[in-house]
Amino acid sequence: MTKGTFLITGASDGIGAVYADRLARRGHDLILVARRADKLAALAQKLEAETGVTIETLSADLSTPDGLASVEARLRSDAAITGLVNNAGIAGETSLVDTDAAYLTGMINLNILAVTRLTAAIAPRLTATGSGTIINMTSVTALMPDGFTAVYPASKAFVLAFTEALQVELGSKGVRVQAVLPGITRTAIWEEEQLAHIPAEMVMEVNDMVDAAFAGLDQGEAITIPSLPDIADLDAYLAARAALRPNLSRDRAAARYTA
Ligand SMILES: NC(=O)C1=CN([C@@H]2O[C@H](COP(=O)(O)OP(=O)(O)OC[C@H]3O[C@@H](n4cnc5c(N)ncnc54)[C@H](OP(=O)(O)O)[C@@H]3O)[C@@H](O)[C@H]2O)C=CC1
Ligand SMILES: CC(=O)[C@H](N)C(=O)O
Repeated sequence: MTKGTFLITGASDGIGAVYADRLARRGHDLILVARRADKLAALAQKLEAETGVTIETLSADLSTPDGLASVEARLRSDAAITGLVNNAGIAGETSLVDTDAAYLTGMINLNILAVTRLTAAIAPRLTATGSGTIINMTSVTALMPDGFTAVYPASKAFVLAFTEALQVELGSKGVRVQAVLPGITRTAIWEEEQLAHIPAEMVMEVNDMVDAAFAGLDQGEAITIPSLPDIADLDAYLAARAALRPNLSRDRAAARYTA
């Protein structure tokens, strides 16, 4: 019996390529999406030979309307696709005042719009069958928006909030949605020179990161932070946030604003 097909965005390199490897070894057929057709084809050929699964490649620039529409159409119509890894993303902005507006637009299109629209494209089919898996690649910067640049962490905070909301909406209909929050991971998103200036104990190897994310998925986690030693720390953070909830919407302003 088929294990279902996963579509992976950003599969030509880095984290997405390792997802392709691990999902193929788990017996899933794959559709690999990225811009560089040659890299996708080489990976597909290698993994097909090593694992025997069927792998298709789709070259698309997900930051453009046409590229996004082509992948959306496939997700809507192909009943064999039961899993989506929303992994493609870019970083690399400088300070807001120095970054080109077109670069920021491209980042928002890829990191936010594509994740939203691809998820919206597959969700109706998955909820109709009451099954399926969506894995959204966010980042630890979603939890520390003051620790990096302005737009990239905000884009990843969007993906985290989006995922948590979907866990309620789609989870109740039988669809798994996992948020993965990597810390600094050795991939081409970083210049070698940048990584050389970061303490080695802060940089995870990409295979280790993805294997931990799969362990989190297998353990049923909704939010996986591969480097976090004690899950109680995440639970405490989520509990502190939940404790605000009863007072976040009331019929009167707080006393400190009405003196
Ligand atoms: N590495 C890290 O430290 C961390 C990474 N992340 C996140 O992990 C995800 C993967 O990053 P990582 O593997 O490190 O980065 P890489 O740069 O190694 O890989 C990025 C992938 O996205 C694809 N991609 C980039 N732009 C587009 C586009 N416009 N359309 C389609 N595909 C595109 C690239 O392929 P191609 O160029 O062929 O299009 C490539 O396959 C990102 O969302 C990133 O934000 C999160 C936290 C930490
Ligand atoms: C990939 C990045 O640039 C970022 N530091 C992150 O950890 O997400």
